[in-house]
Amino acid sequence: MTVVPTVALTGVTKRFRGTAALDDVHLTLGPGITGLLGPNGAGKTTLLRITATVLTPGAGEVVLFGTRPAGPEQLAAVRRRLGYLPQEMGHPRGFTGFGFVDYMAVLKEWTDRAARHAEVRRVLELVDLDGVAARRVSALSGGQRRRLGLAQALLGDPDLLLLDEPTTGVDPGQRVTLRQVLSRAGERSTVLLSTHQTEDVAALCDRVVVLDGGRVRFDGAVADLVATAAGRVWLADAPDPAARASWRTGTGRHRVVGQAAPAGAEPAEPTLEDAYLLLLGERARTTGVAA
Ligand SMILES: Nc1ncnc2c1ncn2[C@@H]1O[C@H](COP(=O)(O)OP(=O)(O)OP(=O)(O)O)[C@@H](O)[C@H]1O
Repeated sequence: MTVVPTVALTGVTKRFRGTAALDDVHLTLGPGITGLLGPNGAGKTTLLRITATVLTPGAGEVVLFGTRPAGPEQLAAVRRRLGYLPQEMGHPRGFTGFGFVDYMAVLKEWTDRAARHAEVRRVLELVDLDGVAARRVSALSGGQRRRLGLAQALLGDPDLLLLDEPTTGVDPGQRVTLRQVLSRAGERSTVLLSTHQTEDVAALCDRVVVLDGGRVRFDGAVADLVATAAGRVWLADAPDPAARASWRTGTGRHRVVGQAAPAGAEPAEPTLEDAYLLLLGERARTTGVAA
C-alpha cells in the first residue's frame, strides 16, 4: 500500500526582492512531530506560510494530502484539514478569548452553534485557558495570547498542524502542558513545529529539519543530529576563545563546543543545541557567513 505523505514540497523557492527566503527546498512530511530549527531569517516562517497556502512559492511544487491545490475549492478543502498558528497573530479589537476562538471557528465553517461552542471550550481547556476565556484578549498576557493562537489552530483536530514558535513567551509550566497537547496531536496528525527552543525539539520530535539561508542543512532523526556532536563537547576550567562556543555554566565550569579538546577538559554529553551550533558553525566556516 502506498502511503500518501501529508506534505510534499519539491524544489520550493521563494524570493523577496532578490533575497532567496527559500532556495530549492525538498521536504516530505507524514504523521508525527517534525521540529524546524534555523537562525533568524533562515526561511522557517516562509516555509510554514507556503505550506499553509497563505503564500505561493515562486517556483517548485506544493502537494498537500496528495493534491496540488489549485483554485478556490481545492484550497478550501485543504485548509479545512489544516491548523495554522502564524508567527504573529492579529486579534480583532474587543474580543474575549472565547469570542476570538469562536470567531475563528466560524471562519472554519463550524455552523452548528452548540457543536462549535463545545469545540471552542475543548481547545481552550487543552491549552489551559478556560479560566480566563471570558477576559478580553487585550487583557491577556503575551504567553496567554500565544496559547490562544494555538487553541484556534487545534480547532477540529486538524490532520496537519503548522506551528510557528508556539512556545514563545510561554512559562515553563505551561510549556510542559503544551508539550503534552502537541505530543498527543503528533500521534495522529502531521505536526511541523518551527521554534528556536532546541529543548522543545529534543523533548517532542523524532525528526528535525534545520534551515539556513533558505536551504535545508539537515533533515533526519534528532538522535542523528545530536550524534554529530559526539566528542566535540567538553567541560573545562577556562573559556576557549578558539571554540565554536564556550560559556561559564552555573557550576563555575565552562562548557566548550568545538573541534579540539581544551587542555584538562573532560568530555560532556552533547545536546541538540550543541549539535545545532556546530552544524551552523560549519556552514559559516565553509561559506564565510557569520553564524
Ligand atoms: N514579506 C516579506 N518581504 C520581504 N522580505 C521577506 C518577507 N518575508 C520574509 N522575508 C525575508 O525572507 C527571509 C526569510 O524570512 P523568514 O521570516 O521566513 O525567516 P525565519 O526563519 O522565520 O526567521 P525568524 O526566526 O527571525 O522568524 C529573511 O531574509 C526575511 O527578511
